[in-house]
Amino acid sequence: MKRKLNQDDEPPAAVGVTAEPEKKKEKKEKVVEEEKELSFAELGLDPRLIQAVAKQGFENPTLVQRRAIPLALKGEDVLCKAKTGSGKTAAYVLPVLEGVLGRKKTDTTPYTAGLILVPTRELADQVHKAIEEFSAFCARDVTAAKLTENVSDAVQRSLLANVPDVVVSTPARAWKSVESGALSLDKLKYLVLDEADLVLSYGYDEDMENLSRSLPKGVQTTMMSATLLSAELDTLKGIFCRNPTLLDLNEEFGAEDEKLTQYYVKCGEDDKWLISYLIFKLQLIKGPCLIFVADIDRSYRLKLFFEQFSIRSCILNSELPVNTRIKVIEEFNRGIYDIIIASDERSEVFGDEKEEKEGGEEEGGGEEKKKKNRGERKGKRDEEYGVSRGIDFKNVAAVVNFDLPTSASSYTHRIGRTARAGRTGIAISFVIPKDLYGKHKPTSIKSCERDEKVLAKIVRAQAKMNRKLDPYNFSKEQMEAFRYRMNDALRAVTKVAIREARTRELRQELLRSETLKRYFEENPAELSHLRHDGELGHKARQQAHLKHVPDYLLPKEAKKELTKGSVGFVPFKKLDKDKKHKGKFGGKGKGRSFKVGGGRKGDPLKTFKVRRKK
Ligand SMILES: Nc1ncnc2c1ncn2[C@@H]1O[C@H](COP(=O)(O)OP(=O)(O)OP(=O)(O)O)[C@@H](O)[C@H]1O
Repeated sequence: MKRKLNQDDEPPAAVGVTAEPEKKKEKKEKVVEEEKELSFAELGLDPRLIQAVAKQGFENPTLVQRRAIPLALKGEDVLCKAKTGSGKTAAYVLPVLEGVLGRKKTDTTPYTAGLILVPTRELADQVHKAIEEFSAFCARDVTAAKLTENVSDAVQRSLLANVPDVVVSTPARAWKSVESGALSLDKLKYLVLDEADLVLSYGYDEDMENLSRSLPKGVQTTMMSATLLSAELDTLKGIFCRNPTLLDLNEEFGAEDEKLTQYYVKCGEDDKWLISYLIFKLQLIKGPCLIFVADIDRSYRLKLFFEQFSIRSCILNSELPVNTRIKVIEEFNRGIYDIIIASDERSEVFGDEKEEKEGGEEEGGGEEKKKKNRGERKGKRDEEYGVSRGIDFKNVAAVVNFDLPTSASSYTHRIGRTARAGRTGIAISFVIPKDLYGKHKPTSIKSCERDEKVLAKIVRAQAKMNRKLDPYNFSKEQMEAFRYRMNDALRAVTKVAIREARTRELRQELLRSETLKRYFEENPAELSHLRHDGELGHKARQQAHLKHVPDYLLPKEAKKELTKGSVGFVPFKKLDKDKKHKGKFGGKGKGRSFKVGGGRKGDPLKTFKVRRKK
């Protein structure tokens, strides 16, 4: 039986308190079932918004939408923790649009009623697009602007001179516009903080304080994130909310709802290069993949390393101009690239201080680390870059943590780029055991020194969300046959080659830059110098023999399958719990065994029933 939620109803979570646990459980399950049937229309939204939602193919609201939208429509402040990819954007955008539309029925004076703050420029772009989509059938009544483009102050001013109903921005840019008088928050009604924990972290605190002082009284505040620590919740409550309703939905996702399979691979520093080469060259994972590395140099290094084997990938990092970054994301979502190598610098900058405090295990030096990090953030890099938070990468088959992040919350956000909106996905993370750290200098990286400790935190944090990580072991024996190829490739990717690749990429961006187009028209000699430099640049030595995997390296059964041409994807798939195998890799692996490719036993690298990339 369906029931329309009306404005005075308690949200369904509060229903179902009885004396007997069994009855309580039954009733709760019934309510949950009823709730799942709720439609967007029953949430009490404007028909034009419902039309837009239908156009996007949303049949029913997700859990977070069912819970948060009625509260927001009642005018309550909401502090919401819900897992990645669960539909939080619509949960906060729709009530803001509903508010604007409702007001416009009686009052048409132009003013900015909604401010949505996000931590990165990529996310601002995405949220702005979502607003455009949700207001497709009321575009005359709702206008929105984003303040994160690389445009001059004059252009930004003229954008704001039209008094958009909703503004999407990072805190820094919003404050800059308020300070310059271009943006007025005098009549603001709705404030949203997406990725609230990050928006309020120390990189943005000054801007947030300034903004909070510019807000009129009675602004309704919504804050969302997949990760909010209790200390952060207190800060959030204190700064912006009057008396917020806390929705902690992470625990409501049952293990049976889980569509994400998580593995970790404990291995040596050079082995992760070898395993990654095998995973991508032998297509052990099929479909779009996102690989996270710790820093910019590493992203180029891995890209050049893959190029040695003809594995194509593209790069995302904070040095690239925002327009390029957005284009890369769009093209990936359109299926043009299969692999993105993203450097998650923010994760390394913010580290795990807060989590350490939360767990009472801070190792000291926090302030110093902060200062150092702040210093590091200066320079050419865009501090408002980030792809692990909030970006709705479409259909990502797997997230690979080539370098483990330094905090459990970074991990949650990174792996949240796959298994979104009810889809399935895999996360694979490389973990360097303490005794193997620093043993292979050329591939060693500082951020991995504490991998095992971080893994323990990750396991605890995931358990709180009814999720688990399983160990995964690769066959050492079969990997060894490929090691010399890996070493050849690593040797070719020299520091000079990495530096050149980095400058070449920036040079390309300059050549493509719309802003510099005019300058180049007036100075053609400069343009030809830039092009010439690009051609002369030192490239990583190309080694033809690495491009293909020779048959003799593959076990017999793999050759048979390859010639049949019928085998493609070798999925990572768990076997029954009782069929454990002794992991060969590292000598003492206790990983599970895996059913591979339609019932074959053993892990993918053991069976090798795979198709080579042409
Ligand atoms: N009701 C719905 N039905 C079907 N798909 C939906 C629904 N709501 C949202 N989606 C889709 O789910 C995907 C994830 O949504 P969204 O980006 O809002 O997640 P999120 O919770 O904000 O994730 P993150 O924590 O990573 O920011 C999007 O592709 C969106 O279009």
